[in-house]
Amino acid sequence: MQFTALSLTTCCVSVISATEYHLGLLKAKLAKYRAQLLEPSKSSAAKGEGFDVMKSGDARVALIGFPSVGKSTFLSLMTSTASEAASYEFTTLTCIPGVIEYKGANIQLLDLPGIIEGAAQGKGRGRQVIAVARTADVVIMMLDATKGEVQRALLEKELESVGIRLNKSKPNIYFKPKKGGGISFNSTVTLTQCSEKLVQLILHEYKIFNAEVLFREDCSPDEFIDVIVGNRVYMPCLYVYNKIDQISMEEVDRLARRPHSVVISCGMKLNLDYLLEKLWEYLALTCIYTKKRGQCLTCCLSVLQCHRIHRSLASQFKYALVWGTSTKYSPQRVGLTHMMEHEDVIQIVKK
Ligand SMILES: Nc1nc2c(ncn2[C@@H]2O[C@H](COP(=O)(O)OP(=O)(O)OP(=O)(O)O)[C@@H](O)[C@H]2O)c(=O)[nH]1
Ligand SMILES: [K+]
Ligand SMILES: [Mg+2]
Repeated sequence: MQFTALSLTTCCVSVISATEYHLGLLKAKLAKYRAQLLEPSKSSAAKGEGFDVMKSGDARVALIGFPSVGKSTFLSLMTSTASEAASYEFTTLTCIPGVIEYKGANIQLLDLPGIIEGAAQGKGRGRQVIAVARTADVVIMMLDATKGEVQRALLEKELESVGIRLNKSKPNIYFKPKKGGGISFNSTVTLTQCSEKLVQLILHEYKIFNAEVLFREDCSPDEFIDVIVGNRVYMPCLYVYNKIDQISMEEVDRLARRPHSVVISCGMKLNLDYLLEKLWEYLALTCIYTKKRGQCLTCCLSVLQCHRIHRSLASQFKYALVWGTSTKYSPQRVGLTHMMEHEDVIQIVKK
């Protein structure tokens, strides 16, 4: 086993060119530099300069987009909250929360000021907006369908630069800094973008000389840097193209086929139901129905499963009986870590 991993890494060394070493190292330096640049913003956020909006409901969705793409129009349509909409830019200057009730869940929807290029560096209210985006369960990136693809790329870049990774999963790399013993490097797959030497160079850049590293996936140097730096947020994102009433059929067709994308018109109330369905899917919300009442007791993100049950019942919890698709038998006795699935029925047995 040990031997296989070693021979793999040896073969990779020859694959990676000098240019790539250079680039990998340069990226490590840049990431470090950027992190330092962003330091002051963290402390100012801690002083309460972000928008102070309480988290409520079962999940939080943040509306991110350039000015005047229709974020406020959307909030006013989907929730009972009215947020001023107008044809001039920067109509919205603060964070306005609304609630979408869907399949028994309360989804908090946040209208935010428009952001522009340079937001991450503090242009406009960019930093505050991005700070809120980090706290969301899903980001809706609202785009003006008439404005082309530039906005999408610019916003992706802004979010990327502050460590928000959209529609990406956490790199499957085991990384553990140690007190001594040097750097032990292994991989379970063939690596085409990283090698032991490059990993070592990057780690040295971060002044890490003792660590255990195991690549379980063919990750890039950037992904490895993300793992070292930590504090990255991996977030589902729906790209919503609004104002499709203003573009050609061909264009609508093209945008609708882009990955993670939904086309809508707030003005003509088009495709909003479909957007809600998609949003629900992206939230991966799980409805748990109580046995007694046969209705939705709580909805929670599958990762934070049973979050609300944890909080209110954790001290009294003995075990739970679950009926549904998440168990082998119905009912099955499960503990707090069991993953519920949509429409499962749960009965909690208290101590
Ligand atoms: N044609 C068309 N216009 C729309 C649509 N949705 C919103 N608008 C218009 O776009 C303009 C901007 O809408 P807002 O909701 O204020 O946009 P916003 O993104 O909240 O803007 P800021 O708060 O300034 O960032 C308004 O004049 C809306 O009436 C749509 O689907 N089609
Ligand atoms: K506006
Ligand atoms: Mg607005």
